[in-house]
Amino acid sequence: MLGRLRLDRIVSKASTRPLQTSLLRPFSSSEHDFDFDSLRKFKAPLQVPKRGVDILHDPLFNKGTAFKSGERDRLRFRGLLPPRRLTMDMQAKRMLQAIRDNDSDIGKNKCIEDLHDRNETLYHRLLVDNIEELAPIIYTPTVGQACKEFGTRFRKPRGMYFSAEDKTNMAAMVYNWPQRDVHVIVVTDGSRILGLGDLGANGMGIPIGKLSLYCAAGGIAPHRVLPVTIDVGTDNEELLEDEFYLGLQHKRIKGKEYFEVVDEFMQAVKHRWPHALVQFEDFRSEVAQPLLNNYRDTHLCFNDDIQGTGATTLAGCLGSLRATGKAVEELGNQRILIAGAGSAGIGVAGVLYQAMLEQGFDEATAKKAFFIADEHGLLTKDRTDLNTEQAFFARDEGKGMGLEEIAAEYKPTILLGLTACGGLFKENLIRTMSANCEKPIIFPLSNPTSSAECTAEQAYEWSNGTCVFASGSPFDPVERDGKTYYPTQCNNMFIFPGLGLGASLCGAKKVTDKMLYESAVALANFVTEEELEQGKVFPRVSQIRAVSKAVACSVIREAWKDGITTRVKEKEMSDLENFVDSKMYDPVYVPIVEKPF
Ligand SMILES: NC(=O)C1=CN([C@@H]2O[C@H](COP(=O)(O)OP(=O)(O)OC[C@H]3O[C@@H](n4cnc5c(N)ncnc54)[C@H](O)[C@@H]3O)[C@@H](O)[C@H]2O)C=CC1
Ligand SMILES: CC(=O)C(=O)O
Ligand SMILES: [Mg+2]
Repeated sequence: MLGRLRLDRIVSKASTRPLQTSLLRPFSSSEHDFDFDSLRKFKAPLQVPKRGVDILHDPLFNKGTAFKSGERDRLRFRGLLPPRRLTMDMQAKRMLQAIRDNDSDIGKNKCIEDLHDRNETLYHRLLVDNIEELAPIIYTPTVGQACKEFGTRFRKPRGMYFSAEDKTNMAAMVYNWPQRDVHVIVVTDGSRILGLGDLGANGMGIPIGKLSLYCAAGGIAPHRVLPVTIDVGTDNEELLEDEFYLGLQHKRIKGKEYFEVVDEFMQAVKHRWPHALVQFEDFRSEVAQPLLNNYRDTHLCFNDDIQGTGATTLAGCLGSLRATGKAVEELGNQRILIAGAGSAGIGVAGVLYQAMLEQGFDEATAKKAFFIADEHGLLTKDRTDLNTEQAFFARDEGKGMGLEEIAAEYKPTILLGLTACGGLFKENLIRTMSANCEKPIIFPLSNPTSSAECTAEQAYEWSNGTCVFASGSPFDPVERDGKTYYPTQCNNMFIFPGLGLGASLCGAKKVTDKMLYESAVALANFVTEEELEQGKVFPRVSQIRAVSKAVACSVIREAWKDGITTRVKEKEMSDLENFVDSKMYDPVYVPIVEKPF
């Protein structure tokens, strides 16, 4: 307590005049894990256990040409940078120009990810200030191509790899990660990367991209995130034959042995970082649900494709009901055709179903709203190839019916695509939907763009401009008969950064279904009447930081109500918006001093 009082007093003096290191008792990176929140609050310098050129080569501390003259002396690298000092604004302007100068999106991705490896503060500043332009570059759709090229592009490691060959070593390996204060881990086994299938160890681009959004949109500081790939081999023959492939060069291990590898990882992580949130990402459906079932009550974790996508799509459906002049409580009266019965399709069905119960529909009515089909047709009770979650939604009749037959027979009002099957929604399907429904809701949600079930233009054209449209990857506005249509993006990026921020800030013991439901409601409430009138059922991506904050507050309130928080007190709860705001990472340069060796 005494130490804190003294520090406040000294620092408040220091903030009014130039930095004098002799007067300051700086925060130490080893004591505080460079707690940027406190640094910002107290305007204290950051003490780093490095000197000279090593600081320039550490992306967490490097400011490049923005280092001030005194700092260059103090940190012993005067002469190692060109003499001119640029402000952060000038650096950002220059980098944005360099990114835009690339002809292709993948070129832009390389340019900005190079910056990620040089200067994380500037990278995240650029993302925060230009998220609408840059999200498609660091995330879907471009991240799909970046993953495909991951092996050939590899220069510098980011994140951790746990392979089947690391068995029995993982509890020790986690200590190789240099940061003590990890809050969020995104882990994949690379087995179903977007709609691109098994990309093995090359799938690492996805945890990296998702965590960039955690920092820029969710306000988690970059030293607190950890991208992970669990490499158990790949069944992708092309990769197995690729001489430069960087993952294990054998087929995937499966069954008991696979689950043992993941379990060792989960226990190791929990041992070193007991409060870290683990986000399962892009695991193939055969293992995604079983893994979630294994850990959802014992670890702070969730599956983004099942639960994050479910909450996002629920928000989109509620927004669409409002956009079509219906009450949100009408959800259970809809007829919902879901193409795709994998983790995303069934995950979405599960969250929508829970929402219907929440709204007061009984189980039988809620279940009847769903028509789920895979490439073998409608899920029906007489099928013997369904898992427990699929069987739950199986219908009594309609065996073998395809999408168009289902549309003609049952007249769905909502069509969701989660198949990874590009172009699956044909003209006839969408025309049938529109013939039977005044304003059909059409969401081709598969990523990247090449996997989308239809384009925005097709959906508006084939529905004669009547549909409410949202897609997993972004589409440009569409001009048709003198009218402009504005497609919005139904992507789990509107949920996971806020969910992670909220869960980690309040120290939630687990992620509950109700937390997801409340996240969806917070997202849905973000869309204004004006936007709905224009057919926009999701907020603009430029608002994602504000959305994430609202989602985080809802998550914390729900966890508090449920009695599963470990880190927040009455005081923080009474002024929650400000508390969350004060904890969100804002990428600005802070003064740096060298920690004495
Ligand atoms: N917009 C978003 O936020 C999200 C989108 N997704 C996308 O959803 C897609 C699916 O993901 P998962 O469910 O994990 O994959 P998955 O491979 O487990 O599931 C795909 C499902 O589609 C079915 N399918 C394949 N061809 C079909 C056809 N011709 N007709 C009907 N069904 C067919 C398969 O049988 C399977 O049930 C991916 O492209 C992914 O990018 C996933 C999560 C979030
Ligand atoms: C967005 C996402 O999580 C996916 O396409 O898998
Ligand atoms: Mg995913």
